This record gives sequence, C-alpha cells and structure tokens, in this order.
Amino acid sequence: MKVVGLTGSIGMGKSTAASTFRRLHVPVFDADAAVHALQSRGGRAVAPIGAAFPGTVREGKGGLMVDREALRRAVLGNSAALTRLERIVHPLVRDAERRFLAAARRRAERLVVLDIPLLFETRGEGRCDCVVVVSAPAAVQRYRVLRRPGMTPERLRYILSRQVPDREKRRRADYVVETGISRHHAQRAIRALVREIRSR
Ligand SMILES: CC(C)(COP(=O)(O)OP(=O)(O)OC[C@H]1O[C@@H](n2cnc3c(N)ncnc32)[C@H](O)[C@@H]1O)[C@@H](O)C(=O)NCCC(=O)NCCS
Ligand SMILES: Nc1ncnc2c1ncn2[C@@H]1O[C@H](COP(=O)(O)OP(=O)(O)OP(=O)(O)O)[C@@H](O)[C@H]1O
Repeated sequence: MKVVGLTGSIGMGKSTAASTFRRLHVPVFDADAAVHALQSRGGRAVAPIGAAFPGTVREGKGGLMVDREALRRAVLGNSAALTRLERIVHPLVRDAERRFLAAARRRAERLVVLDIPLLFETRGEGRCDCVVVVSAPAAVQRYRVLRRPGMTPERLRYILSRQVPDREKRRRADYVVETGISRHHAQRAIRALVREIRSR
C-alpha cells in the first residue's frame, strides 16, 4: 500500500485537495477532523484538556466537550500553552492514524492519503512514501485566510510562525500542487498524480 502525505500551510487548499483524492476513491485520513472528534463529546482529549486548561471544557448535549473558542483563546499567542496542547493531542491523532492505516491494509487498499497540516513539523514524512504539498502565492493565501470569520492578521501571523514556511515545504515536497491558478488546474494535477502513483 502506498501512503501519500498531503500537507500545506494554512489556507493553501489541503481540504479542497483531499476532496479531490476522495472523489478518485482514494481513502483520506483527515488529521483536523481527528482533532475535532477527540475534542467532541466522548473524545479522548476532553478530560486531559480540561485538566490542563481550566475553563475550556463545558457540558454539551449528552456530555462534556471542549469549547474550541475558549481553548483557542487559551493557547493562541502563548507558545508554551500551545506546545502543552500539542503534547496532549498529537499522540491521540497518531493513534487514530494507525487505526486508519490498519483498516486500509485489511481492505487491501493500494493507495491512501494522510492529510496532516503539521506533517513536516511532526516529522510525519518518514511514514509516507511521498509527500504532496499544496501551495499558492502568499498574497492569495492571505486573502483566503483573512476572509474567514474571526481571523485577524495577528492570528494569521502567529499561526504562520508555528508552521514550516511554504518555501521550505515546497523544497521538501515530492510533488507541489499549485492551488493559486484555479480549482480546475489543481484537480487536473491531482488526477495526473494519482494516475502516476498508481502506475508505479
Ligand atoms: C487551537 C485550536 C483549538 C483552534 O481551533 P480553531 O477551530 O479556532 O482553528 P482550526 O483548528 O481550524 O485551525 C486554524 C488553523 O491553524 C492551524 N493550526 C492549528 N493548530 C496548529 C498548531 N498546533 N500549529 C500550527 N498551526 C496550527 C490549522 O492548520 C489551521 O490552518 C485547534 O486548532 C487545536 O486544538 N489545535 C491543536 C491541535 C493541532 O495541532 N492541530 C493541527 C493539526 S493536527
Ligand atoms: N485550487 C484552488 N483554486 C481556487 N481556490 C482554492 C483552491 N484550493 C482551495 N481554494 C480555496 O482556498 C480556501 C482554503 O482552502 P482549504 O480550506 O482547502 O485550505 P486548507 O489548507 O485546508 O486550510 P486550513 O489549513 O486552514 O485547514 C478555500 O476558500 C478554498 O475554496
């Protein structure tokens, strides 16, 4: 089974690229979705986050859940706190990824994608046969991200300071998918890539 890592900085188009892979019947592990599940009702990260960051867990429908807004306020801009949160969350995401890979192997999949925003930051590329980086010019990225409700230039600057820079990601990639041209262009590039990887 070939394991393709999919990564890219904030707003570069990972989720959009992941949908294209799914449409081509490639199973995708979504690390962001795994974080959401871990922080939702019954999730394994709820209790340790509540203990480490008082006031960030609340009663939801049918159980305790992380209040992401409160957690964001507690960690964004505070590097020691964000590192503490990563130490709680990342090993649990890794567990979920292992289960995803084991299930894919049992189904004898030939190709899967790991969509991981912090792939290089967490040295995840070692677990992948090749790495695809989605990338667009910085001005396009900035425009996309600042359109999101609640996003500010300061938040964006802080998040970027915690991510491997785009130019280094491009350098370390096996394939770069340009997402600043058009959706159609990116979809075509991914289709060609899947064909190439499957034929190897
Ligand atoms: C801090 C939290 C609560 C903020 O949640 P919120 O819904 O406001 O933002 P969201 O998760 O959509 O992230 C917004 C952007 O920040 C980036 N980002 C998130 N966490 C990190 C991080 N630890 N380091 C660098 N960038 C990050 C994401 O890639 C995304 O582009 C949340 O991001 C979180 O729990 N982060 C820790 C877990 C983590 O490292 N996730 C990233 C990939 S697995
Ligand atoms: N190839 C593309 N052409 C045009 N617009 C795109 C393309 N890919 C993504 N976009 C747009 O860019 C924005 C960000 O895309 P997306 O949500 O996929 O990024 P992301 O990398 O998953 O973001 P994050 O790191 O914040 O999770 C969205 O508004 C999306 O519609």
